[in-house]
Amino acid sequence: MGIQIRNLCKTYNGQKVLDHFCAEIPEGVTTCIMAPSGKGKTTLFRILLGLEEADSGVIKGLENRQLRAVFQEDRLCENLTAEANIRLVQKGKKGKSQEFLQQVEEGLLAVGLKDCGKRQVKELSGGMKRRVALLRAIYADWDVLLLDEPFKGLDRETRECVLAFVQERFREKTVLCITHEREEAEALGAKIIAL
Ligand SMILES: Nc1ncnc2c1ncn2[C@@H]1O[C@H](COP(=O)(O)OP(=O)(O)OP(=O)(O)O)[C@@H](O)[C@H]1O
Repeated sequence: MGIQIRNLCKTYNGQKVLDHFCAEIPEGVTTCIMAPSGKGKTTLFRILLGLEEADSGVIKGLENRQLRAVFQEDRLCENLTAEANIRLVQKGKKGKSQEFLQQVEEGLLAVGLKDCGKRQVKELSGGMKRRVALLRAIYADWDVLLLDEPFKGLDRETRECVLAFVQERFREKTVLCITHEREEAEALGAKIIAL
């Protein structure tokens, strides 16, 4: 069924940020939204998450769906370890299970964060935090994953590792990713929507 966005409008202080924006986000596919800076990508993202209200327009297909998001700012708990941040979003006992911890360790290794699981987030670099935020979202339960520039601040080699890792996890899932880089969209095999 996917997500249908129809005639979305948003104006800030007389500035039209979204002007009758329409899009189809297919189910089970990665879609990348691309546009230059300041064109309203984050505004759209916030509206989809229900954090901002559109002036008009309709969004269908998000009713009763579990959404997860990675924001431009990482929103991690700085005093907790990377591993604890990732476990935090798990309900019940799952986060403490040996199987889950093993998965997290494998994920950290795959994105170039070997031996970082036990380090406090405040000790990590911006690019390292980005990857922890991404892993936290990926390992949570979700129907739709929204990512706002998830690969920002990563060098080419690291970005390639992360892209390869997430591509596996995004297979047949509904992911909406905001990016400036066509290369990233192509690496994800994504449908591209220009804003
Ligand atoms: N809460 C707000 N109040 C007033 N103006 C806002 C607000 N949020 C966003 N804007 C304006 O809306 C426009 C679009 O901002 P938005 O952050 O959605 O762009 P973006 O495409 O995500 O940019 P970037 O790629 O740089 O992150 C900008 O001109 C911004 O100043």
